[in-house]
Amino acid sequence: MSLSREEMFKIDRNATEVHKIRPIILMENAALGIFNEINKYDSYTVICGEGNNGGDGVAVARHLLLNGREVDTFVVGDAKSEELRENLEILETLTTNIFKIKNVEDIEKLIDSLEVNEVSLDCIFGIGLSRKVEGLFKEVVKAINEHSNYTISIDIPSGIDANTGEVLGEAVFANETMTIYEEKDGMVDNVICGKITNIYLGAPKI
Ligand SMILES: NC(=O)C1=CN([C@@H]2O[C@H](COP(=O)(O)OP(=O)(O)OC[C@H]3O[C@@H](n4cnc5c(N)ncnc54)[C@H](O)[C@@H]3O)[C@@H](O)[C@H]2O)[C@@H](O)CC1
Ligand SMILES: [K+]
Repeated sequence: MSLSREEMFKIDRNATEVHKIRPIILMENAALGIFNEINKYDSYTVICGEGNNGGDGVAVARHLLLNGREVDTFVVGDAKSEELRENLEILETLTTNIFKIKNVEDIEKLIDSLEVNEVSLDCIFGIGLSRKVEGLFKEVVKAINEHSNYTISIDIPSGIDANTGEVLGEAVFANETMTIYEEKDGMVDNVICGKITNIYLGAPKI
């Protein structure tokens, strides 16, 4: 059983509009589900994009920090999602280890973190990916592939089309993928996802 991008967006909309479950609650459910699956390590590099996939990552970073883990959080681009901004505001009260990647020079710091930490969480793009990965995002994806010790993608490896599994320019090669609610169509038999685990979202089935 797998879902298309459109079916997943429908499930999110049904949960938020029909059942009045606010997106931040769905994000927190996902984050806790992911935390419970991946908390067996000591040090993490969390790489976040501009949308709700990034929001998931920042919320997971909070739970890891509150449970005594070493966490470096990187944010690429500018936070567009309300839920990402809210989670960043909270995380900023807990740590100064939050770094913005605004240009290629900032990637040096990311590489140092990737090399020294046990695990990298890829939270750059989820099912919101809508075009080819280029520019700074492409450089960040390449840095993860070249320097990460062990890569866990959140929802879907960044750079993969959720419906077709096609690599849009550049994509993260994941050791594992923590997919939210249900595996997406483009992930079925797609070796780039590594081992797939379904994460509870707390959204009613439709
Ligand atoms: N309530 C919800 O909607 C929930 C969403 N969830 C997470 O939210 C993700 C979807 O979030 P979003 O729709 O915000 O988008 P994403 O976080 O997947 O993508 C981030 C942003 O990147 C931009 N983008 C797309 N392709 C790009 C490219 N090639 N280069 C540069 N920027 C690009 C898009 O405008 C998007 O806003 C899911 O994959 C999942 O991880 C989960 O938190 C569960 C709840
Ligand atoms: K991702």
